[in-house]
Amino acid sequence: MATDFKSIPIIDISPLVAKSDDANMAEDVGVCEVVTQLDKACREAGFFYVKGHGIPDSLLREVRDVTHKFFDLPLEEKLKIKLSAATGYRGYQEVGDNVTKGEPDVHEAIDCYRELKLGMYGDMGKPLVGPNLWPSNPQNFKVVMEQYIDLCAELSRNIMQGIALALGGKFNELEGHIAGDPFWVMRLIGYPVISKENGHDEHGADIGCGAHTDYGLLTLVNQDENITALQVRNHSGEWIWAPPIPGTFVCNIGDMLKILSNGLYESTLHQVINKSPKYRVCVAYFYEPNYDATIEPLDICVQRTGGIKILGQAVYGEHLVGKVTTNFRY
Ligand SMILES: N=C(N)NCCCC[C@H](N)C(=O)O
Ligand SMILES: O=C(O)CCC(=O)C(=O)O
Ligand SMILES: [Fe+2]
Repeated sequence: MATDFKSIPIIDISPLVAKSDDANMAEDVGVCEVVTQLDKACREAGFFYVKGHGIPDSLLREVRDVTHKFFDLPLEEKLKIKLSAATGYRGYQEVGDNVTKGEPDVHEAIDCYRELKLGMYGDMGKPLVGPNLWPSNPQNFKVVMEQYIDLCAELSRNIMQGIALALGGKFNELEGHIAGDPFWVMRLIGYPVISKENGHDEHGADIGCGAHTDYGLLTLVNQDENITALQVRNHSGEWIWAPPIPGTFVCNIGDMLKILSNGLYESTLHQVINKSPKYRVCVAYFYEPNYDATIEPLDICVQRTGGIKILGQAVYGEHLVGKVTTNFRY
């Protein structure tokens, strides 16, 4: 349950990274401190920054740099990898194509998903079948992103080990049939400067991405420096800024972790408003359950919430498809 937090905590996870996959990690004093901080942050805000994560800042920058270079290209070039239902919802979407709560968002993006071949997961898999559409310009785009995706997967799995301990489980409680074969989503997002020229003024839409919760387990947000645009809603409905802190990720928990925790952890509402005079880029990596996982409250969490299942179950792939197929103007 979210509280009236006024800022988002910063957690140095280096002790957890040092003990990644170690079955005895729960006995390490440093890991225990990280777990306590993760638990507090997930209960109070559903959001936290991580530092000491081991992914070099130079790579975080390079990922944002190539993303800027792509969005700087002429529209006709970007439309060569246009997203549609026929591309499995993979590829490029123009400003205004993505819709949140009925309002077009003032962002453009490339959406990528883990590979999904025809026949995998039956009908539930079909909408997302297709290869990712990588731009040929900038030329190193795919190589940089694939390296980044691998590192984000490893880091996310490690943070989930800390969260599993925080929920009172074993370090690998959330692997296996929950996320032993994790699906992932990555969105490369560009937020133009709000101006009369792009059709938006003080009377029009100015929301880069409308209020939403994320769909899966854990999100890693790599945002541009020097622009504060992400806002997180606290319990009393105030919007709390999440300014960029160089070298960190902003992490937040998604709908599936809310269910697993039986509501102990919240998937917190957030939105993006780029009021700065600069174009803003954000690269969001979403670590999600197995595509076909049936997600329900963990027994260890039900015990801690009075023995009653507060939240019902969901099949992750169905939840994702329900969102993706209604997120676009077309
Ligand atoms: N995969 C994730 N979480 N994407 C977040 C996009 C949020 C905006 C979307 N139109 C929506 O309404 O959900
Ligand atoms: O741009 C950001 O900082 C966050 C984007 C976001 O919330 C999302 O894509 O789900
Ligand atoms: Fe989000």
